[in-house]
Amino acid sequence: MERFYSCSCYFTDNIFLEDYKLHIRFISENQFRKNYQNILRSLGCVSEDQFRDVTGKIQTEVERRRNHLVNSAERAAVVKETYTPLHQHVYHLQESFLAPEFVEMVKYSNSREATFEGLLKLIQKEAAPRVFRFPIFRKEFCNELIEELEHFEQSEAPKGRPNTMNNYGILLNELGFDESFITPLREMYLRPITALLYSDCGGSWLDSHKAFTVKYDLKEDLELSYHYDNAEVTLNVSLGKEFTDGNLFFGDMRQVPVSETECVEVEHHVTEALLHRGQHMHGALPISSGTRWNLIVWMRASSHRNKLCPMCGKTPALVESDGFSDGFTMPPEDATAHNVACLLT
Ligand SMILES: O=C(O)CCC(=O)C(=O)O
Ligand SMILES: [Fe+2]
Repeated sequence: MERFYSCSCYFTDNIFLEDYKLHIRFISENQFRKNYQNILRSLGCVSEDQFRDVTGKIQTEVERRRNHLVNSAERAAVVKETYTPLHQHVYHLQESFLAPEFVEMVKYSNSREATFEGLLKLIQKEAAPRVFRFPIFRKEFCNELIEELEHFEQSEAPKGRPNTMNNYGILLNELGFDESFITPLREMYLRPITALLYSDCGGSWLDSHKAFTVKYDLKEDLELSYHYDNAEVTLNVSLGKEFTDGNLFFGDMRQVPVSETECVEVEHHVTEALLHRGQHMHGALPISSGTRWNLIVWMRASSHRNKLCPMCGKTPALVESDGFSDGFTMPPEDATAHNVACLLT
């Protein structure tokens, strides 16, 4: 497998402060005070104790990120050794899991005469500008996948959470879904489609991903704050179960100031996929009953992101990591040892 890297901004940028629904950058306490003290005050963080609480939480998150590589590998090893799946077959992608409409779209996209307009005719809905909705899985498969995820949730096995914003999701590579499910789904089925829909943002060259589930329940997380993804193209599948409300909302690309943004609400139906650009800002409204499980695949194109890190907006400063990391690769002419910082030190 190609070697993938992360950008060093992973340790400093896009740290989410849940209590204030704010993404921040932390380089040093001085910089942090200078950039955020006023904003935090206006959000209710007024006392020195509250401020200490915030910096404490930031330290914990930075520590979690520093240890993620080692901890994630350890968790994956324990899962492999100790966890017995309920539905072994859902780990291996089969065409019978897929909605016939989706298979048709893929077939068309792979044909010689495929065009963007032609594919649009097959897609049920452009739900918001360049946000596409279409059936992807059959209902029976969605049910079995949720049963498998719940079985895993209830097991003793260690669980890695996807990011600071989701407290109840599952990192699917640790559970063993990458090789024979998510990678073939991306390469054989999604890439032909994204090549037509998103050729301007890396859609033809998706070569890695980060896949996870998110879960919302009245006793757990209810909603997801407005954000952009660490992805060129994101796949979001509604798996179930039963729930009310919890629509997604989409604003503008992240370069557009929030004050100039108007959001549109997008419904998401069980068994259907939404495809959108990772930099297209979005969030999820609170559910008001039930449980909502979604499969999220952040798909990355190294050739695209190598030029500009989508999280910090700068030339990526590569740090060594493991697996797909954050999907950057090193141009051959730069491949000298001293160009890469080691994530473990
Ligand atoms: O809850 C959802 O459907 C959205 C999840 C999402 O945007 C994300 O995890 O990046
Ligand atoms: Fe997202």
